[in-house]
Amino acid sequence: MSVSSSTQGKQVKFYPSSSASSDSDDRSDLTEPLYIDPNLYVDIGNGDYCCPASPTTVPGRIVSSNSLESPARTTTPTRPARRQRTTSVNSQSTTANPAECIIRANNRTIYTAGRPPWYNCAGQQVEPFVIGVCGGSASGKTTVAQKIIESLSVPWVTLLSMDCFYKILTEKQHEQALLNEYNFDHPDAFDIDLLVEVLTKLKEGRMVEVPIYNFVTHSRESKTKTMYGANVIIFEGILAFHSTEVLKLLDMKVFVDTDADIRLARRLKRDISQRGRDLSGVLKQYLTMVKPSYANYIAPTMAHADIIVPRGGENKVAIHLIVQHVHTQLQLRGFKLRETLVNSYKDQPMPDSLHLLPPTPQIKGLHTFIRCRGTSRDEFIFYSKRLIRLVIEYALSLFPFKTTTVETPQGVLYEGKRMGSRKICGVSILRAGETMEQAICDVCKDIRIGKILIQTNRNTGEPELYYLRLPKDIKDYKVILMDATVATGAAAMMALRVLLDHDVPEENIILASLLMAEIGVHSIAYAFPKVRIVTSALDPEVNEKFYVIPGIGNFGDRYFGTEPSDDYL
Ligand SMILES: Nc1ncnc2c1ncn2[C@@H]1O[C@H](COP(=O)(O)OP(=O)(O)O)[C@@H](O)[C@H]1O
Ligand SMILES: Nc1ccn([C@@H]2O[C@H](COP(=O)(O)O)[C@@H](O)[C@H]2O)c(=O)n1
Repeated sequence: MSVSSSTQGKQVKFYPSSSASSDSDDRSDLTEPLYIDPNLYVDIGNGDYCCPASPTTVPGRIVSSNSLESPARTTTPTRPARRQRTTSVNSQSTTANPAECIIRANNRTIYTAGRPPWYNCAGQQVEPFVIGVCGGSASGKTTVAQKIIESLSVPWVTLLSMDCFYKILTEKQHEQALLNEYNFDHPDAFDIDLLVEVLTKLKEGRMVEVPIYNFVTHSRESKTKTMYGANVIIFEGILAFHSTEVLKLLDMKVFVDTDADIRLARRLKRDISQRGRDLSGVLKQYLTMVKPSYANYIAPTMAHADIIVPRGGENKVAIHLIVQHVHTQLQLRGFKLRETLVNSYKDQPMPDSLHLLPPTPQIKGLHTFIRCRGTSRDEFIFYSKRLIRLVIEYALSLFPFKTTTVETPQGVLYEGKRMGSRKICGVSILRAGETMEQAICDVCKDIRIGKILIQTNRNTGEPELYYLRLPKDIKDYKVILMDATVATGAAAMMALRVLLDHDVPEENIILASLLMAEIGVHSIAYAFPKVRIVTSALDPEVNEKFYVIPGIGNFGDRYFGTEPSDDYL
């Protein structure tokens, strides 16, 4: 089998790990956005939403009906499109694959789930768990890998095949291959250096370009496939355990042990139907190279295996054991973020990085309006806007100012202050953070605006990254990250992690929010101590649904006039 279980053939240049996937755009000064359409969810029949087996490329432009299209300097409170729970995808040209959780429509691909956290409670990158699956040709390695993915229910799994690393053949070797005389089962047939480089990068959570291999032409396609770091990476191949360098990168080694006659029967069927071969050619290659290489290079590596899976994909007990082990390992690595955050840092003093607006009667008065359940929507918007403006002004005052002298109309010198940097960028966490964009645009001339859409996964309770659009040179900017409210801090942490992955220095970021729960402040301050946190009020609690208590209610619903929903933070 070839590369990962998703769209083939999109070239995307390297971007930091959180740029989960991208699309081209005509605005060269913006990073290519990640499009994982939150409005398209596929019901896989049991009421659960399925998740992508592999985080990969989005080849076409997806325009969702909410205001995600491009950073804007102005924002009016529009009613965003609500996430649709579709039970079927009705276009004939549209197919939904539950295993991959990807919808392919005409020439575009839509992911139906977002990217879950790739860091722990301390905000640090967590290494993915890497499973190596080795075994003879057609032993069922890919099938086992796919069964593991299905049973894992981990939303972010990358499947990498060793086939992608077959070397480019010389003309002479190519002629041999056409005569079934080139040995594709010898270790020298693989570009191990490239494999190690790719696997290492994936383990670091980075994006990579992986060659796409064509078994019919015995060559690499001109296009490559973009792959991303994940919570789990499965690497499968006939010689997966041959190189000691590769072995070091594997956290768990699985050997698929299937009878030679079954392997040959499957290979005959597959190579004739899918790889453009004929009966005599498959037999010739098998007897002269595949079989001896299995004995010489593949079978001996069984000794490295932690688990040997007889019979391959049909061995449910073995797959269950593997899945259980992976779950335990993921738990240990701290991927259960929100749950951990909510139970941490109780009764600790507030961090120095917190800047609370003085609780003047004016601020208290505004809070009284917006917290009151009986406040009408237009009043809610009006008083929220006033409060937002104060929060933004306060946040801006924390950036460095330099002394400057101007001459007044009276011809007298006045010693004043001017902001040290003109490069300021507002980044809103959609959708509630979008309500703060107008205020920052009103007070900051020429400000750039970026957007990050993060939503909570209903099943895991974890935040997931769906959409990303940031100025390309955001690392050179002072950034005000905006969200209306912060509860556990999980979404804000994800957004901060995204900014750090785009090389924005921690000390150049201010997180601005109308209301924060104490627990959220602690979580963020612990993970990112240099990020300054600005809010107009601190509330003591977060309830079991992760709502701030006493709180404001769902800020987005109240501001945009939408129905309450668990989908949005
Ligand atoms: N348990 C099985 N029963 C029947 N056919 C199988 C089974 N497992 C795999 N196959 C088939 O055998 C072929 C090779 O399987 P695959 O999982 O791709 O093996 P590998 O990755 O080891 O080459 C495929 O056509 C697949 O559909
Ligand atoms: N051009 C090629 C490249 C490889 N092969 C054979 O593929 C086998 C590995 O793929 P599996 O999916 O079976 O693991 C390997 O045994 C090579 O002989 C080929 O035939 N042509």
